[in-house]
Order: sequence, then structure tokens, then C-alpha cells
Amino acid sequence: MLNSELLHYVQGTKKNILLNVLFRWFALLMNILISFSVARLLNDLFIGQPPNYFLYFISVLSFWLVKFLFERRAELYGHQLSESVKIDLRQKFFKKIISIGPSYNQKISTSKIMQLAGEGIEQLQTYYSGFMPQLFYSIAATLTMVVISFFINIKTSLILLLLSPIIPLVIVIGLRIAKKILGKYWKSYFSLGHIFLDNIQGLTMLKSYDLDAEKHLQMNLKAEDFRKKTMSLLRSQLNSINMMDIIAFGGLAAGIVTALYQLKNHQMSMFVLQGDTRLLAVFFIILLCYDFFVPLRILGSLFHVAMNGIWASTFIKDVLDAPENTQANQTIENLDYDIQLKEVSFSYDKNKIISHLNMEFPHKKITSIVGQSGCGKSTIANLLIATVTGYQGKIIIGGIENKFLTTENRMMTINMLTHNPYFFKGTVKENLHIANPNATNEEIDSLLRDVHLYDFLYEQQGLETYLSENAGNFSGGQKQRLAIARTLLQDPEILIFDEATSNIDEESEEIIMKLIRKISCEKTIIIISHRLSNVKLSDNIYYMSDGEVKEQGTHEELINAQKDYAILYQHQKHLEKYAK
Ligand SMILES: Nc1ncnc2c1ncn2[C@@H]1O[C@H](COP(=O)(O)OP(=O)(O)OP(=O)(O)O)[C@@H](O)[C@H]1O
Repeated sequence: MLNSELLHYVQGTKKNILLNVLFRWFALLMNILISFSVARLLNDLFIGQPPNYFLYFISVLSFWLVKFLFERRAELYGHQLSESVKIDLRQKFFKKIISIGPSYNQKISTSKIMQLAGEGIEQLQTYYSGFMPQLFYSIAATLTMVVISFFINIKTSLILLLLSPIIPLVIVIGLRIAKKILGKYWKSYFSLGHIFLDNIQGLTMLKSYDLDAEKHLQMNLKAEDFRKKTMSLLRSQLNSINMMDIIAFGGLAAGIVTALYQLKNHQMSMFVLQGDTRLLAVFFIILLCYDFFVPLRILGSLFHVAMNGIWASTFIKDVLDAPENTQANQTIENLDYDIQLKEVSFSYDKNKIISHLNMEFPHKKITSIVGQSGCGKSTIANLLIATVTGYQGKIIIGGIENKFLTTENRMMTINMLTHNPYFFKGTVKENLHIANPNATNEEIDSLLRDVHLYDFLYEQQGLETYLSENAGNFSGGQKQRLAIARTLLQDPEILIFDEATSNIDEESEEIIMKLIRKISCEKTIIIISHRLSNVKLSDNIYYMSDGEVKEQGTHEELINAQKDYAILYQHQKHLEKYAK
């Protein structure tokens, strides 16, 4: 019921729980004093002794005021607890995702991260700030009331003592029953989140294929499944709440009946008071019985919300406990940005993608990788930028094994431009500043001239020109040229162009290729392209097939070799001539 491991994840939790419980316990003592005062007043009225109303009023008001202050204090600690839990857990969660590095996606899906960071942590917050303090408070309050009732009437006290563990027992049984339901609930929730995010990301494509209505229906089915799972969870929670109500009210009735029975048998008295205290004792114990089951009953209700948190915690814990690459603490110190792959192999699950690759990508040179679709070209790029990890062999970048490079250093050193760069809604300047927040307008303008976008942008609002979502108001070629300007603004030493010129107009392609050749005298350039005409001027070309390097050399050398590269080149040349 109490996951003690979780306590370690949130700083200051124990202190805040302790203070919250302590002040609520003080408030309980005040409440008991109020009950005692009310019992005395009733006793006075019943035995015909004129009560001192003013004294009762003052004492009840004073107890109530002190109780109110204690409760406010407890609330304050509860609030602190609740906030620190949420902030702490979210910070730890995101820090962990960042420290796992760009390959986090191999371990956990984006939709799951969003759901756990949002709803998951929200649920866990209730566990920490509601359920956990309530659990300790319930124990303290129950024991306190059992001890006090012991001094009034032992039998009633024993009845309360015997009945008190039933509610926690129902909670434990409820947890066992709900385990299966909760498993289904979270599975359905993750599945809904995954499909929702996927469809939102691909909405434009879905619309263009007129598939949005179909996907809408699919999402409705998932949402309906989630609704059913939620209802089933709520039903089980409601059953258990009903059960706890029966026990709480049954316990209250049992306590009252026992007390009255004891009164009838002349066994009721206040041990500590002189004289005939039978009626006082019975009123006091009835009021105590009324309060007795309240903490346990609240524990029961909170338990159902906390149960979700406990379940979410297992997923959150998996993320927080995910192994980090603690060896990744080196940075490239020298000015050598050569890359070497030595006997590198990699598999997705058991599917071998590349095998025993030996490649070199020298600094200040253009090296290209070509080959049939699916031969593993992008996998090499992904291994270099570490969005994919778990390779055998060695990848040496600037003299340092890739695994040992810090994520920050790798990200500052290597940049990959794909055929589908992302732009945020906002101005051109805002989007370019992502790569370098300190870049001046002059530096940006100079790059915009290099990518032949200057005139186009300054015919509009210049750097303040507005980009709609993912630069939807720009053509494919303009978007790609803007992306290259953004990449160059960051000024990384190693640049990977993975099909960066596919699907764009010839003019843009020519501009980009010219620029790549211009910067190649000071950077390590890797070009991945299915169009061999783009790699003709490379210093070295690797021709790959089935995850292996089959040929290597300059364009002329490979053409003269008259093997697969030459055949593919002639084939593409023929097709391009035909297309024109
Ligand atoms: N995340 C993944 N999980 C499992 N298999 C994958 C994953 N990504 C790629 N693959 C598989 O790895 C193989 C190599 O993919 P890769 O993207 O490296 O090929 P490529 O040579 O770049 O192809 P293309 O020229 O079509 O982009 C393919 O068979 C692909 O199906």
C-alpha cells in the first residue's frame, strides 16, 4: 500500500508529511476537547443542572479557534508537499529524459512521456500529498481515540479497536481486485495517447488522403474503450467506497449500541472524573464514535485516487531508474573533427542492419554514403548523432569514442539536416535564433544571402516575416534553404545532410549543393543521398548494400570500376534525361 521507494524521489517529503500529520493531530485533540465540552453541556441539561452557557461558549470557541489555526498550518505543509512533489518529480522526470539523451525514444514513446509527465505525476501528487499523510494521520488519530475511549469504557474501546483495521483491510483487498482493472485502464490510456499524438502529427497527410474521418472513427473507438475502462475502474472504486461506508456507519452504530448497553448495565463512567459521570461518558463516547471512523473513511476515498498514482508510479519509476550513460563525460578538445567507424555493427532488436563497417569521414572533406533504400545509410547518421544507441565496435569522433561524449558537446559539434526540418510558428528571426540566440541581424542577413532567401524575405517583413506552423507558407525549397541557414548559424564542425535536397526544386538543390561545397573546406561534411549526381564532387563515396560497404572511392574511380555504383549512376542519368 505504501511504496517507500517513492519517498526517495521527492526531497523534503518526509518533513512535510510529518509536520502535516502533527498539526492535524493537534487539531484532532482540539476537536476531542470540543466533543468533551458538548458532552458536558448535554450532561448538564439532562441531569437538570443549569449550564454556564457563557463558559461553554468561550471554551468551545477557543478550542475551535486553536483547531482552525492548527488545521491552517497543516494545510500549509500539505500545500508545500503537494507543490514540491509535482515540481520535483517533473524536474527529475525531464532531467532523466534529457540525460538519457536523444535516444530516449528507443526506451519510451513521446506520447507516454507526455501522459506520465502530465496525468501520471498529477495522480502521484495525490498519493504523496493526500494519501500518504492521511495514512499516518489515520493511524495516529485512531490510536489516540482508542486510548481516550479506553478511559471511558473498555468494552466500547475494544469494539472500536477491533473494527478499525477493517477499513485498511478493505483497502488492501480493493487494491488487489483493482490491480487488473488499473492495468487495463493505463494500457488503454497509453494506447489512446499514442494514437491521438500520431494522428495529430500526421493530420495534414490524413486530410490530403481523405483519411481523417476514418482515423476520427478509430480514435472514437479508442476513446470509447478508455471510457469503458474508466467506468469499470470507477465502478470498482464505488463498490469499495460503499463497502467502507457500511463498515464506518456499522462501526459507529456498534460503538453507540455498546456504549448504551454499558450504560444500561451501569458500566459506563469517566475514570478520571468524580461523581456520577455515566451520562457525560455516554455522550462523550457517542461523539468520539462519530469522529472515530472519519480519518479511515477519508483514507479510503483518497486511496482510490492514490491507487492511480501508485500505478503511474511504476511507469515513472521505470523512467527514473532507466540506466544512464555515466561514462558520457568527455568533450572534444582538439580541433580535429575526423570521424572513424571501426568494425561497427548494429541491429534493431534481432534484425541486423549494419555489419562490421569500417569508414572514415575526414575533417574538411566531403564524404558521401549512397546505396539502395534500406541499406542502412540513415542508421549510420543516427548512430553518429546518438538518436540510436547500442552498437558494437567503435565510433570515434574528434578522437573520442561517441559513447563517452556528453550530449551537449555532441549536439554542439554535429548537426544533421534531413529532408523534413521543423519550424515553429513565429518569425524567421525567432526560428533562426534557436540555433544561436546571440546571432546579430547582420550575421543572419549574410547567411540569408548565402541561401538566396534575402531578397525573398526582405520583399516581405525581413527577419520579422511570419512562419506559419512548420513553415507551411514557404515552398519546400525555401524551407530547406532556411533550414540550412539555421544549421550554419549554429556553426557545428560536423554536418550531416541526410537526403537534405530530396523533393525540392532544382534551383534550391543547386544553391544548397554549392553552399555545402563552400563550407566543406572547414567542416566535416557527410552527405547521404539517393541521387548520385549530388555526390559526384565528394572527396570519397561509400556505396553500401545490405548494411555493408561494397565499393569506395571518388566518383571517377567508382565509374571506372564499372560495378554497382556505375550501373546505378547510368540508370539514374537515363531516368533524369527521360524525365526532362
Ligand atoms: N526504428 C527502427 N526500428 C526498426 N527497424 C528500423 C528502424 N529504423 C530503420 N529500421 C530498418 O533499418 C533498415 C535501414 O534503415 P535506414 O533508414 O538506415 O536505411 P536507408 O539506407 O537510410 O534507407 P533510405 O535510403 O530509404 O532512407 C531498414 O530496413 C529499416 O526498415
